Amino acid sequence: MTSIRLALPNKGRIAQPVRELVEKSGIHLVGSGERKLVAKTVDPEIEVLFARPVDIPEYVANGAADIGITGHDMVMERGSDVEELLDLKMGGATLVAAVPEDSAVVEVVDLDGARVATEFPTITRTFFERHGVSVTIVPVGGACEATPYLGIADAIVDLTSSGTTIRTNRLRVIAEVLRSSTGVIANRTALTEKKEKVHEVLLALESVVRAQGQCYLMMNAQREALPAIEEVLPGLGGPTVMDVASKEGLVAVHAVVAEECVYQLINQLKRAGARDILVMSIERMIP
Ligand SMILES: Nc1ncnc2c1ncn2[C@@H]1O[C@H](COP(=O)(O)OP(=O)(O)OP(=O)(O)O)[C@@H](O)[C@H]1O
Ligand SMILES: O=P(O)(O)OC[C@H]1O[C@H](OP(=O)(O)OP(=O)(O)O)[C@H](O)[C@@H]1O
Ligand SMILES: [Mg+2]
Repeated sequence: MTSIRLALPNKGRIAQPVRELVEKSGIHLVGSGERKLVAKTVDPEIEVLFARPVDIPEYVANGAADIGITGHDMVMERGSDVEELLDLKMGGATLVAAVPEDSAVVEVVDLDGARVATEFPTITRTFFERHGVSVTIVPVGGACEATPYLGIADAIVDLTSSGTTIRTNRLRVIAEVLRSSTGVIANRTALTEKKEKVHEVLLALESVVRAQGQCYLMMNAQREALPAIEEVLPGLGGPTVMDVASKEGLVAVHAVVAEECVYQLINQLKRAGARDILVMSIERMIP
């Protein structure tokens, strides 16, 4: 038996979506109470460890966990020696450098000698060093956008996604520092010594990501309508076509399509002769 430990965010904004993704992947948690730090799963070989997103890279690097899910920004900030295996296409945010709207600063070089507040001191230091700009880092644990107003920093380096916080605090972005999203990381030793199990978990998570934005269309049609229907249905090696038992000349057509196209497709399919159309969501896609 190969036991592996999977580290998941215990709080913060990616905790809930990650939890949902793991559940969808079939790795159901069993008996995990709100404040429990370790949980069992339906697979006796997989144990879950709940940790702060910022601590997960280090737990994975030192083997406390074999696999982890956290932000790319967290991995870069900790500088942990882990393998980044899969982008989960969630928790997308950009780390930016910003200054007060009325500041004279236009570009990064203008910040020479400035005080820069951030929750990401390592990434920020590296960024300004790369630009040959000398700054004083003011480390903060949150609410970074308030620091220029408080007079303790001239600029900030912080995450933005919707842009609301930057706008509300009357700040102006002058540079992009790092793009981040949530991903799966693995311990290097586990990748060789527990290779099969790690890949099993990875495949399960990947299957959920692959299914996102896709749905399954089912419909009936007279066989003569098939060419017109096939013309409407895009890609993926064409639709699956089956005879409908006991209904002479009637066929069932199934196809995987992008969710964003469904509205238009249904109208086109109806015009092409399809009826009894069903649209279903896909939980997982395994190649
Ligand atoms: N505005 C955002 N939009 C999308 N993802 C974000 C945003 N802010 C943070 N994240 C991502 O969420 C992950 C965890 O950060 P978050 O700040 O939610 O957790 P935390 O710092 O543990 O929580 P808190 O800030 O409430 O203490 C990071 O990898 C980060 O990139
Ligand atoms: O572009 P927006 O959608 O407005 O998001 C950006 C905000 O989200 C994060 O804050 P978080 O919620 O983690 O609070 P914190 O500042 O206390 O860490 C980040 O630090 C920004 O403050
Ligand atoms: Mg935060």
